[in-house]
Amino acid sequence: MSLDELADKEASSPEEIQLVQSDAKFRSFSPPPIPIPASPSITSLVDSVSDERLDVMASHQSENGSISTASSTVSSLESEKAAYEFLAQTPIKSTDAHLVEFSEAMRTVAKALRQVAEGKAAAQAEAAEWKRKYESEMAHKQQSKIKGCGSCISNDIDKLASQLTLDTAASDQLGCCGKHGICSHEVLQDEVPGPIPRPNHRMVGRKASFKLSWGCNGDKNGQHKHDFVSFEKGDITTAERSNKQILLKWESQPQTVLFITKPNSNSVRVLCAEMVRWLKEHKNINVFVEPRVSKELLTEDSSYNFIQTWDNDEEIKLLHTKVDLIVTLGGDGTVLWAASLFKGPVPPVVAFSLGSLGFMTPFPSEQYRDCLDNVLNGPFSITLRNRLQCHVIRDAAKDELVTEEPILVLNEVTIDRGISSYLTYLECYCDSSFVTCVQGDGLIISTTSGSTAYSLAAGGSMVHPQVPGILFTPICPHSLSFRPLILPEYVTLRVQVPYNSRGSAWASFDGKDRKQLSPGDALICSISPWPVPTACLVDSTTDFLRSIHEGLHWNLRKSQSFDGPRD
Ligand SMILES: NC(=O)c1ccc[n+]([C@@H]2O[C@H](COP(=O)([O-])OP(=O)(O)OC[C@H]3O[C@@H](n4cnc5c(N)ncnc54)[C@H](O)[C@@H]3O)[C@@H](O)[C@H]2O)c1
Ligand SMILES: Nc1ncnc2c1ncn2[C@@H]1O[C@H](COP(=O)(O)OP(=O)(O)OP(=O)(O)O)[C@@H](O)[C@H]1O
Repeated sequence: MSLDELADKEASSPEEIQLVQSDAKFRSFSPPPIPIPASPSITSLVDSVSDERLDVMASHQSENGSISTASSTVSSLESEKAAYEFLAQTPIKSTDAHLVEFSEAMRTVAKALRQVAEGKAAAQAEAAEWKRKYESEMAHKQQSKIKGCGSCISNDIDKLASQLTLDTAASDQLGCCGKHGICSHEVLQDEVPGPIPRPNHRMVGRKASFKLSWGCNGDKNGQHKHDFVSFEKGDITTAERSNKQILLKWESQPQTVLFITKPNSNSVRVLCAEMVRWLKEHKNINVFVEPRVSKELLTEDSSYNFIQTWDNDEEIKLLHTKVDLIVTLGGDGTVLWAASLFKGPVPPVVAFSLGSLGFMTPFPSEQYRDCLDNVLNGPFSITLRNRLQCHVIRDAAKDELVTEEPILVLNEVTIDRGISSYLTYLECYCDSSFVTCVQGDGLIISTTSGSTAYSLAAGGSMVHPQVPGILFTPICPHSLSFRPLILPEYVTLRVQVPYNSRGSAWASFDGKDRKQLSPGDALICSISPWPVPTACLVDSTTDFLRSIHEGLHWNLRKSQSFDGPRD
């Protein structure tokens, strides 16, 4: 039994009662109002009192030992009474004060040790759970591959591309082998987050299906490699590194578009009204807008009564089952906002640039008709932008089954010192391995899409959004040797505020929703299975390079003239 438990425990046996009482008496030295007994000698009283205390201390130090070990050493009630009577008149007080202090210190140490042990056990359990989820997902994928799909039946490569336009009903039964791309009907069958296990099938039927394929530039024959590692005569080889640009090709006409727009901007409001009308009148597209925009449009002109919106969070959860495409009008912040509405699958995003920088907004708003025409007709390139799912695990609630809802971020989660003027002190683990302690202003755990945002400002590398990794970037570390890391995408990171931290830390998610992390709290991050597919203007790489050139003026330098010394 630990010291703490011992102190808190309600005494149940006479020995325990005596032990707890005598311990309590050591804490407060007010002698009980009892008559002086026909006294033993002073020396024997001192011996008796000291022995008793040492025995009690010894029994306290036995963390796991049973409380009964103390019973044999506790002296009789009479001698205790005598001892207290004696204590009231002797200078032993200072020794007692030390013993009390020592006992308190032991209590604190025992508590800290127990909390560390519990924290470690919780972390291991967490890591094991993530590993289990990952393995079961892999096993599921493997099974789907073995099953095969309707697309594998024929070997006629010429017909392959057209066969990839799946007969939805047939392939629903067979599942997809994954060899010929990812078929959208699989995505459409995925579960809606929340209590309802499956989406309403009638609702799903309204969605346009599409397929994703790994094709060479312009090559539409559908021949592509999906596996990265294979065996050749017993040796390990990696698949040919052809262009892995992902193409999205509609298999039925998209019918519903959701608009997400930057608030308080006149130019955005005007453009939104124009685009919504054009989509309805020229493309016969159903349009969803945010409740705020719906009010604005209807106030402006009642003929916008065809637009749809939502009333509550439950309806937002079902949006992905109704929407084929998201159009954003604003800057990168609007793309982040749009992504944050979807806690599960996200429909493809077409981001029009109406901000200042626009790393994730490649489409020029002046040419919206051509751009939307191209996207609605397809095929078009997309960038699959990974998101991080973050769980806050509260120390106080770690034994409870219900934890806080996970938060998905497209850029990064930042753990910083908030308003505190102390250094943050963060313990970081990667799966079950200790990474480091961050002492500084904080830490950024970023996706590759977020590598050009806050992480870049803190000295992290710029990483192509299609690179599978997680960035680990310190903010102003007070150390000469801390360099940013890039970790593989499959790891789970845990950032813990230790019990001996001087203050709390603060987590923010894509620059929003600050949450306090008190000592003992932890944040767990891993790559979410729900990326954000963003439409490319050209392709992933061209768009990325254009944004770092135009947005950041990356490596801009006047060229040296030819006119000068040469080898
Ligand atoms: N010191 C910094 O650089 C710093 C500080 C705080 C937040 N941020 C970033 O701001 C983001 C929130 O953006 P917001 O628009 O809501 O806030 P905001 O309006 O304050 O804009 C922040 C700036 O970051 C840019 N940005 C956002 N995402 C980007 C990305 N993936 N690549 C390149 N630039 C990007 C935006 O274009 C904007 O110019 C956070 O996720 C964080 O990355 C950066
Ligand atoms: N639909 C929305 N609802 C509420 N807030 C939004 C919405 N869209 C964007 N925002 C918020 O508005 C802010 C500004 O948006 P955004 O970054 O798109 O525009 P900007 O600041 O003009 O562009 P840039 O960041 O390129 O300079 C962001 O903080 C974002 O979170």
